[in-house]
Amino acid sequence: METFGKRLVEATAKRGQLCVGIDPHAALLAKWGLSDDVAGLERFALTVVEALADRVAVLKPQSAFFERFGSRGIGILESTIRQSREAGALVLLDVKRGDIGSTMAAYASAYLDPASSLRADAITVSPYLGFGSLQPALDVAAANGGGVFVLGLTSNPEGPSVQHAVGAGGKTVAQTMIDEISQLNKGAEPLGSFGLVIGATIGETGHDLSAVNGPLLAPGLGAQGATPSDLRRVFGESLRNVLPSYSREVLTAGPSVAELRLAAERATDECAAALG
Ligand SMILES: O=c1ccn([C@@H]2O[C@H](COP(=O)(O)O)[C@@H](O)[C@H]2O)c(=O)[nH]1
Repeated sequence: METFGKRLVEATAKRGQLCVGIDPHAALLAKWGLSDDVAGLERFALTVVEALADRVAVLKPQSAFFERFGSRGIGILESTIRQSREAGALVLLDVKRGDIGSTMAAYASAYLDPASSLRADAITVSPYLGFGSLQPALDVAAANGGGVFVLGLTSNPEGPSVQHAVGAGGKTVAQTMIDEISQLNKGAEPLGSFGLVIGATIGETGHDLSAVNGPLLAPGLGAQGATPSDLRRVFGESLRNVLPSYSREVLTAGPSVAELRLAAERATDECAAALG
């Protein structure tokens, strides 16, 4: 079985280093001329899949916007994941789960077990209950060629109040997460399967990403104000492992499939130039 890290390297080599988020905001549904209901959600999500799943390396459905519509929204999330994967995109489900280990095991079954209808290639998780509480997700991912992205330095302005806090060992909370992930990915080739979320908005924080050897998801581009030229400042020598992520900036181009494709191409090209 191929690891997630290897599949990601292959996908980005073929399709370019880009992740597009599927975030069906109420405002975007309105802009696309869709109703703010399950039918609108379905049309929105499946249009993005039709436009991008056969050409973008990673699609990142934001679970919250599907959960908003209850069980029928979850049903559409299932079809979005399935159809994206069938068209060749890797699916990173942005679900930011985190709980005590025994509950984390249930989240891991829901999102990373091949038997689940919500199975994605990778998920985002929150390490706020301690890095060790994430172990069940790391185990299920490793056993099934999946990936896990741990929140490290998030793109929102509130993040530093927790993530820059210094723990007993003199390291920031974020650096502790970075070091844990580095340890897990040690020696993995061509790339480890465990990643970090590091916002493109954060500027120079002095955190050391050099040993991560795993994917660095960079949200915050476009709507949150970061631009591809910020990537070098934030990621320095680790640029090659960065997966730039856009949601609203690309999605605003819809509902035209052709315009969505153009927006994603533009984003891929601009990021490629910045990533060197
Ligand atoms: O630090 C983080 C972690 C996750 N996100 C998510 O990414 C998208 C960003 O959407 P944009 O429209 O490109 O701003 C969204 O789903 C967030 O929940 C993040 O922004 N920052």
